[in-house]
Amino acid sequence: MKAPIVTDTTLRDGSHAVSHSFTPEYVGTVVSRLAEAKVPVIEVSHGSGLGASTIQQGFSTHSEWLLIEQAVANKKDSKIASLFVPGLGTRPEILKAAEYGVEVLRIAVHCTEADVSLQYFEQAKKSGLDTVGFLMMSHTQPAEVLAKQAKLMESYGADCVYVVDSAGALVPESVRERVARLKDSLSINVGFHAHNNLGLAIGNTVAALEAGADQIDGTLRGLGAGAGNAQTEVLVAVLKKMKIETGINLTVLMDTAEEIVAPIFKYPSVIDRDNLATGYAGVYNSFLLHVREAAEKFKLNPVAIIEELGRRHAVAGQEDWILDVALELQQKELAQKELVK
Ligand SMILES: CC[C@H](O)CC(=O)C(=O)O
Ligand SMILES: [Mn+2]
Repeated sequence: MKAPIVTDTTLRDGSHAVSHSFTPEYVGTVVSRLAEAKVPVIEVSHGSGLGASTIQQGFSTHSEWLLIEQAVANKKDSKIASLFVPGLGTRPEILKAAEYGVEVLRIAVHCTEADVSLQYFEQAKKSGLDTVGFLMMSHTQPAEVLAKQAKLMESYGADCVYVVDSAGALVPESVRERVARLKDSLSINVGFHAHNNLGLAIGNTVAALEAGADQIDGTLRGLGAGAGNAQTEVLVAVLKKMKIETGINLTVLMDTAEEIVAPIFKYPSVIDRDNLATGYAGVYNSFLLHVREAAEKFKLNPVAIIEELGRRHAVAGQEDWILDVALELQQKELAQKELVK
């Protein structure tokens, strides 16, 4: 098996877990350690991508341009990537990212909406960026649908398309099937991005590699939305055990995860009830903090909100549904109490 290209997304997916509060100084430190470890690609931006610091997605405490500036200043031989969600980000952000020294743009859409990404792939290519298509919530569609969507992205200029397990809802067999189908259909790289709701982030990433994935994602200590991601340091250790040499320094990663990333966790890094419910119901991981806030406000069990969002097939960008669902559930509960009286 050949060595995959590893992208560390602690400073992007991890941004969800710290409510988008990374400081420029923190980004500089983490990037310099990841670069010292020779991680090839390091992703930095608001958790929901460039330009996503908004009331709906959560405001960043620091401008992402200051974060990117620090990342680029400390990147050594690594490439800096940023995520971009069409609609949250716009073309000017792509131009600005290229000016600031971002080299890889990862364009994320719901996995049936590749067509909305065309103009952004075109702009990214014009700006000289490497491009990645990110098919979010890939558990919701069968392999053949994903392959068609990926093919569209390839035709728009993607250099790689990822199967993204946004809800941590896939199991190894379903990962293998999806990645293998993309590999058969495309002549560009195929990637896999895991979340750990079912305790399978590492196992699923190994399954993706067995199916031919060329690129994989991780975060230090698993810091990421909801149940978090595949831990970059664990992935590198597992790859070494599998005799796949990535050239990444495991010791530097382990120390950085322990000394610099572990202390900033806001809640314990375990698969708790709400994370498991999210994966089991197939709900987008970055909804979780908003769900918990709504549950507290409306005095509800977060699992009830998560299950209802799952029934309604909510997708990324529909964060405003969380409050609607919470309000409806509260009204139902109150109505039932009235009946019992
Ligand atoms: C739109 C941002 C989102 O967090 C992308 C991602 O990492 C995922 O869907 O898992
Ligand atoms: Mn993610």
